[in-house]
Parts: sequence; structure tokens; C-alpha cells
Amino acid sequence: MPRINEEKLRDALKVYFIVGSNNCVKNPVQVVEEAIEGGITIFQFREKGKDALEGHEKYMLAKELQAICKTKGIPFIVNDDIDLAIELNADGLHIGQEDEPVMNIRKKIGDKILGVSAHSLEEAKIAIKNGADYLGLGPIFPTKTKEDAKEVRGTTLIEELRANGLDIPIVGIGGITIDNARTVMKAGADGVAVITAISQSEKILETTQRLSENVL
Ligand SMILES: Nc1nc(C(F)(F)F)ncc1COP(=O)(O)OP(=O)(O)O
Ligand SMILES: [Mg+2]
Repeated sequence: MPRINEEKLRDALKVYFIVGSNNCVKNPVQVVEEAIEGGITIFQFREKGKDALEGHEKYMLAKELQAICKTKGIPFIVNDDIDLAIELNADGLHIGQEDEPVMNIRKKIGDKILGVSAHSLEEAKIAIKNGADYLGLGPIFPTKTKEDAKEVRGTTLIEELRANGLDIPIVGIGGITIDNARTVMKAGADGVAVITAISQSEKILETTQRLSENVL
């Protein structure tokens, strides 16, 4: 299967839900089902941080969520864990600057979707050169989800990349909500990545629908 078509990927990145069991108040399976019902366009399994599952439990939850995404035609992305992504034949992998070099990862995963976190124009250029399909830029706004988050940048880095002619698909991440999502898109992002605003919502379906309306 060839690398994903860039325009198809841009569309897929619009409403990017990311979650792990420890981000959920309710059962993560129910959370993801409601988010898909509400209109997310891509899903990332990010089982990380305090109380995150490990080993067989993590594998079984990932497999269950992947099956749900598959039935609904939603791309299933794994965060950080390349072995899990390959074992599940996930649609893609998201890695950070602390992970193995992008070029090595690209060789291991073939044509799967590869997302890379970037925090500067330099990091973005290197990721693109080495085979990234999209970039995750953030934190855009303050976030509680990621303990080791870098400096909050607002939309300045998105604007800097676009001003320097970098056309790669971009997802903004970090503290994004229904109310500020449009700002991220207007700055030049192709999509918004959301964890807490959806996973901790009382009304996941409605929240996802309203977020989608502000993005699409
Ligand atoms: N999981 C992510 N997904 C995205 C995406 F673009 F998909 F929205 N951007 C950024 C991250 C952050 O990933 P994480 O593993 O917590 O931190 P690091 O970037 O330091 O590896
Ligand atoms: Mg990471």
C-alpha cells in the first residue's frame, strides 16, 4: 500500500481525537464510540503517564479500539509504541523528538502514516526531510494532559512554518476546545488534536459535533 495521499491525510486530520484509559472518566471503549459517533476523523491511542495500562492489558485495549475504528473507517494511530503499531498493523504511528530518528522509524514502518511532534522550524524541516507525513505542533494553549509539555506557543509556530513555505499537513495540539479550535485552523493548521475537551466531556457526542462544526 503506497504512502497516504496528502490531501486525503489533510481531510483525515481535521478532528483528531487522542486518548488513553487514564484520560477517561467513563469506559474508554464507550468514550471512543461516542467520539466516533460525534464525528472525529482520526483516532490516536496514547496510553501514557500516571496509571497508564501496560503489557497485555494495553495491547487488548488497543486491539479493541482499533476494531471499533476499523468498522467506522477511522484511521487508527498509535502514539510512541512502534512495536505495538507494527503488531496491530495500525494505520500509523506518532513519535516525538525523544524517540528514535524519524528516518529509522520510517524504514521500520514502511508506508504507514507517520506523525512527528515538532517545537521549532528546524525540528519541522528535519522531520519533513526524514519522512514525516504530518506534524503535531504544540502546546498551542496550556494543557494539563502532558506533564512534560514544552512552552505554550499559541499559534505562532503554525504561522511561522506556513510563512516559511512549509506545506506539510499540520495538527495543532494542547488545550484545544470548542471555543478556540477555529483560531488554530485560521492560523493554518489542517486539523486540531483534542484529548480532555472530548474525553472528560459530560456529553461526548455533542461536544465532538460542536468541535467538528468549528473545524470543518
Ligand atoms: N501524541 C501526540 N500527538 C500529536 C498529534 F499530532 F497527533 F496531534 N501531537 C503531539 C503528541 C505528543 O505526543 P507525546 O508522546 O505525548 O509527546 P512527545 O511529542 O514528546 O513524544
Ligand atoms: Mg511521544
